[in-house]
Amino acid sequence: MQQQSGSNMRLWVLPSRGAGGAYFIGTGFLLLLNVLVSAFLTGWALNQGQWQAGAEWLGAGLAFASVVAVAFMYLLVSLIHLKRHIKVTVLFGLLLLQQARYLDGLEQVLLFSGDWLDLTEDVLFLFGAIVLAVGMTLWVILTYRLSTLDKLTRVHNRRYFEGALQRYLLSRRQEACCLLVMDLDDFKAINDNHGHASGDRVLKILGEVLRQNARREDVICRSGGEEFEMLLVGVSLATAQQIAQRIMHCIKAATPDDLPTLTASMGLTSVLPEDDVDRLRSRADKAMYMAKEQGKARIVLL
Ligand SMILES: Nc1nc2c(ncn2[C@@H]2O[C@H](COP(=O)(O)OP(=O)(O)OP(=O)(O)O)[C@@H](O)[C@H]2O)c(=O)[nH]1
Repeated sequence: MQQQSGSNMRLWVLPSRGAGGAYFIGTGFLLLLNVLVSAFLTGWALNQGQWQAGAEWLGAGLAFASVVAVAFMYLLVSLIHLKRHIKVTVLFGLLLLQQARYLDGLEQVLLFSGDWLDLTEDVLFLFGAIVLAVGMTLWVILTYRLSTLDKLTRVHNRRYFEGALQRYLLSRRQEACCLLVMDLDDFKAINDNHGHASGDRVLKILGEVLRQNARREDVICRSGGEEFEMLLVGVSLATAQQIAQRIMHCIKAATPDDLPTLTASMGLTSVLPEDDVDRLRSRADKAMYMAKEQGKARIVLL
């Protein structure tokens, strides 16, 4: 969704432009649906009173819709995370097993309409509802993490970062804020001379250095091969420059003994009132490329 101004529009913007936000909202909706299903079916099981018939049909209908919705979400996750969804599959298998209990309930709704439920069944329903709610919550967290983190460095991925930038710009806080873009120097040589595993090790080190230098409100991402970005919230350009210098120092200091000294070229810019995501990032990118052209291992402000 494009940038929109006006606070009334903010509600309609997903937390992230990419699938991370969609999962979060989609699975949150499923969770709600399942809690409703559980509540209805549990109520139906516990209460054999006058309202029973309506509640049965509503509960059964919700149960069926829930199974279809879960299967759909499963398909979506499978398609997007073809290589990474094994953990999700296991969790989902458990969830679908649990869902099968509702289908079983549906069948019983259709076949029976008497006082066939006993206490054991009621307890099982309650237990199932709790397991389902916990399972769904875990699933939300797991899929959200899978879709927003970079697997190698454990910092956020580009998709999440773009969403975070967009949210920040929409909030238009009055405080100062800066964007730092950095690209490791001569990284290809590390891969070529020391092997891809060493290259990966360096990327992990850089991710760790950035995490150590970030505060809670800052957002870090790996936006490309050896390129990282950092949104420094609530800091002036002068302070951001000091932070960038500290990071540069930490990168050098963290160089493993068997590798040449690590350096990075950095571009730093402050967020301007008229910025949108593209304009802000292209300015920071430009500054970073200027740092490369001026001889690498330096910070350029723009
Ligand atoms: N080990 C490893 N290498 C990667 C990964 N992603 C990209 N690369 C490599 O990163 C290298 C980037 O090379 P270049 O774009 O030439 O950058 P560079 O060698 O740092 O040169 P400068 O940016 O000009 O300093 C390429 O060889 C890619 O194959 C990754 O996840 N792991």
